[in-house]
Amino acid sequence: MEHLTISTEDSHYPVFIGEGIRHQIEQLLPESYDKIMVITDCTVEELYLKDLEDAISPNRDVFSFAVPAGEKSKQLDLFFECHTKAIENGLNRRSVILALGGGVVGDLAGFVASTFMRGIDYVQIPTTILAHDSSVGGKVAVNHPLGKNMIGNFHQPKAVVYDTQTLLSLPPVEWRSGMAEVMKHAFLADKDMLKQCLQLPHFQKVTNETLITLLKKGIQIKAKYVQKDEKEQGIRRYLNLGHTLGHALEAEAGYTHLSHGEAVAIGMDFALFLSQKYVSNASFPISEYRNWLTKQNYPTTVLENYYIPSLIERMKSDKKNEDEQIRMVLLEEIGKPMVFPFQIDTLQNELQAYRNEVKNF
Ligand SMILES: NC(=O)c1ccc[n+]([C@@H]2O[C@H](COP(=O)([O-])OP(=O)(O)OC[C@H]3O[C@@H](n4cnc5c(N)ncnc54)[C@H](O)[C@@H]3O)[C@@H](O)[C@H]2O)c1
Ligand SMILES: O=C(O)C(=O)C[C@@H](O)[C@H](O)[C@H](O)COP(=O)(O)O
Ligand SMILES: [Zn+2]
Repeated sequence: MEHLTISTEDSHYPVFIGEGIRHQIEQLLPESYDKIMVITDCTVEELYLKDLEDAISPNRDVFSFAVPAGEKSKQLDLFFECHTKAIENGLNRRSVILALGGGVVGDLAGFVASTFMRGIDYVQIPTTILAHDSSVGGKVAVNHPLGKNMIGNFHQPKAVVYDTQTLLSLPPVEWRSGMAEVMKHAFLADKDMLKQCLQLPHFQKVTNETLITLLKKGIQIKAKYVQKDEKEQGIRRYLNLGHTLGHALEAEAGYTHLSHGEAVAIGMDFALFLSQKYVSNASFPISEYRNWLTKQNYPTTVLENYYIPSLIERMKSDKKNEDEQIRMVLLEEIGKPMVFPFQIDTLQNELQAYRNEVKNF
């Protein structure tokens, strides 16, 4: 088992990474909590809840609540239902919430933990590739019909227990979603990692060993930003590469049809398109990235299904914005991101131009 540490101003917590470590959850819990609430989703419940329950000492008081699988569960009604279950089952300030699942469960359960009795402990037990990103850093939230992650908090977990064995049951669409955030971390920080990502065979043929190496690198890159800027006053914004358009696409899709990572992958391509036009001396392998998107079956032409003014309307409520301008994360070169402000009309024209360009992908 490997062990990284995340240190922010107010918290230090371990990220344990290893095969089969869900079976060691009892030893990995940071404190002896009196009651445990497991929040999971129905798919992960079937696959891994029993393993977790079996691994927890029979002396402990454990109960679970499973939400439907998918992005739609990041909503206030289910957030409220989690609170109801917590109160009914006597959860208290000496209790802990275990978030067993992907980023949806992690964001929802983390938000519940951050608000229940004004904040209790939680532990992330991520089960998706994407959740190498979401389980670290303490951003917790639910969506509003008008925008992604609009209702949320910063609340760091007490520990992250990443059992890489659980990734073996992920379907191809979840590989695409998760690998987009891996690619984002590579663009933000590491030329060699980017090269390695671009050269990967079809995801179905990637070995678990290669995957785990990339996930560890991704977590370390994310940790650097979080540790320096926990509350996103500055450089943490770079972790939003691809998300300004990505979140608008997800919301326009009604939080169905398009996964978070797929939307971010398209959003990153748009960010690279803009970087080529607006950042002097911009240099990065955009055509290789586009070949990679096509080879790995990302929905590269998805923009055709959307009305550009509606996407722009969504992008106007992005959290990074200031002064009536839409602030996009662009790239000068690998490892050199920046925030670049756009007038709304300019960005609308550029999104139209990008849509025309990708028709000829
Ligand atoms: N908080 C953050 O910093 C942060 C970072 C990135 C993304 N996110 C959020 O994360 C969410 C996306 O997370 P996600 O992609 O993990 O989605 P998810 O949690 O919906 O999981 C994707 C699907 O995979 C299933 N699943 C999960 N683990 C499985 C396993 N081991 N085997 C088989 N199926 C499994 C789930 O049931 C679900 O249907 C988005 O809401 C996004 O906004 C948050
Ligand atoms: O941790 C961060 O900071 C990120 O931006 C990571 C993103 O991958 C993630 O999707 C995050 O939830 C986006 O946050 P938001 O503040 O743009 O809603
Ligand atoms: Zn993301």
